[in-house]
Amino acid sequence: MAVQINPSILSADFSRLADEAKAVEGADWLHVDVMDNHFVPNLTLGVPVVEALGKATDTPLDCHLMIEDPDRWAPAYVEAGAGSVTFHVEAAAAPVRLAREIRAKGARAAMALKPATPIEPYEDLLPELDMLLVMTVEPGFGGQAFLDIMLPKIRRTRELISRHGLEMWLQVDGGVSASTIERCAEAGADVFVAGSAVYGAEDPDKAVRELRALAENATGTTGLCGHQAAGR
Ligand SMILES: O=C(CO)[C@H](O)[C@H](O)COP(=O)(O)O
Ligand SMILES: [Fe+2]
Repeated sequence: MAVQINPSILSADFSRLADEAKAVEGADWLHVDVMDNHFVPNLTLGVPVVEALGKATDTPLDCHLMIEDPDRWAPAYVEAGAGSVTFHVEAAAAPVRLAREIRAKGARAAMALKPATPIEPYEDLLPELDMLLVMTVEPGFGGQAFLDIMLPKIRRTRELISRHGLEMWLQVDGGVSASTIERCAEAGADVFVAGSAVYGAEDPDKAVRELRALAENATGTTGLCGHQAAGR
């Protein structure tokens, strides 16, 4: 399992997005939080900004859609250039059809679970996905405290992935920092979203390197670096 670090631009300076994207050269993906003020009580950005960001950086975009009706809107994010598109299972009407559509359009398909959503009912969907996202805060805002009661869910999800013999990635998002990333890695996560821990640091790229080293030490892995690990 190669460790991947995905800085969340939710904590970046939105007036300088292109520069902020370039400030984390060692990142595997840029995590882009799309919020619609309906699925979550916050409003961020949409398709035109994703398209512009994709042109401003070589780092692939990992779009986390916290929106109602992802069945209707997710394909547009693939067309806008996202390399990975994550929809919330709580909002999707037809998650299998949607995952297949995202893959058919050429992106990685991922499904997210809010903290109170269990993984077990969705076990049979795992082969349809490239990544599962276990939220470690209630979605909607950056800078929240990590919910360590999610660690057993991360562990159970990794066990299910292994039982099915799948290669899929397991992402954690929310409150991931130098003091929580090792526990996430030990529990089986391999893709780590970090917003405030990266963009709140004096040197964001150094913060990425430090988070990567902590996760790798926790699992005894030394993965590919930067964008080499990303891609389909
Ligand atoms: O999806 C999210 C919030 O809903 C963000 O990706 C997440 O909160 C990242 O920020 P931080 O690392 O500061 O918690
Ligand atoms: Fe996110």
